[in-house]
Amino acid sequence: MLSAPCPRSPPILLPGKRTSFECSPTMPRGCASCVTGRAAVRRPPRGTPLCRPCFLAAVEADVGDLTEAAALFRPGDVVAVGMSGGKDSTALAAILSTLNARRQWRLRLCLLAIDEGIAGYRDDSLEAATATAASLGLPLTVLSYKDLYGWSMDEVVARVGRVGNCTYCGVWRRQALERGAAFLGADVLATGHNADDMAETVLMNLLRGDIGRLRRRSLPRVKPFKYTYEKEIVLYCHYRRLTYFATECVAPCGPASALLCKQ
Ligand SMILES: Nc1ncnc2c1ncn2[C@@H]1O[C@H](COP(=O)(O)OP(=O)(O)OP(=O)(O)O)[C@@H](O)[C@H]1O
Repeated sequence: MLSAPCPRSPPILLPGKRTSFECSPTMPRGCASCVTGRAAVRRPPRGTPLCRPCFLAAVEADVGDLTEAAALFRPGDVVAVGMSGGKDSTALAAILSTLNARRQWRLRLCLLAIDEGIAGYRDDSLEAATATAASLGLPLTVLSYKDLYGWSMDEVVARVGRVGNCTYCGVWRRQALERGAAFLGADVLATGHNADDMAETVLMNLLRGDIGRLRRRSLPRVKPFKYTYEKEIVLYCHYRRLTYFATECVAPCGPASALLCKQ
């Protein structure tokens, strides 16, 4: 079942605004896939014109093909999907749920949300995560920093100030996701990192000279969106009318260390 956009989330796509992937309404073109539909999107990398249903199907097919080619999952795997309530993890949960049924992957999908304890940010995004879990019929488990570490991020910021707080948050979130996935008996942890996130991470690790960082994982982690552009994910959520939370973190400490929480 599809859900309406979250009324509390400012939409990334404002009414009347188009992303650079969308076709201008003044230049109507036929869909290159079904031919009968009117193109809504110029899909990268070649700018293929696609109508909305064909765009949704193309994104799903690409993620499905990548997942199968890279053997990201085995039949029967318990897959914990890191669910922040943002566009990437919301789209990931929806696409994995769709593909699991369509391609008979026989996965047991469960959603795992980490509540960092950032008032006005994570509490609202958890509402969107709860709505997505209900609409997809998937179980959602929420673990908080307060329960795991005895501190919420708001308390950390009150004690140490904003400078450096993203470093605590990023390290704790990675560990909390692993602990939560182990608690759920998961075989794999799937996150919604997209192609833009991957490029940022590789650059950061190169600049820090920390090439081994990506390999240090105890639980297998997969990123089915690693070749999917952020803008495509935004459009996917928009056209499928998924509920997601679009506000940036309210407690950032600067661009360089804010990137630490993205990995
Ligand atoms: N609090 C959280 N609980 C569970 N998973 C999380 C959480 N924060 C991030 N993740 C996972 O890590 C991925 C990348 O997180 P990042 O902070 O880069 O957010 P993002 O790129 O805006 O993704 P999203 O749109 O899903 O929030 C998310 O897609 C999600 O799978």
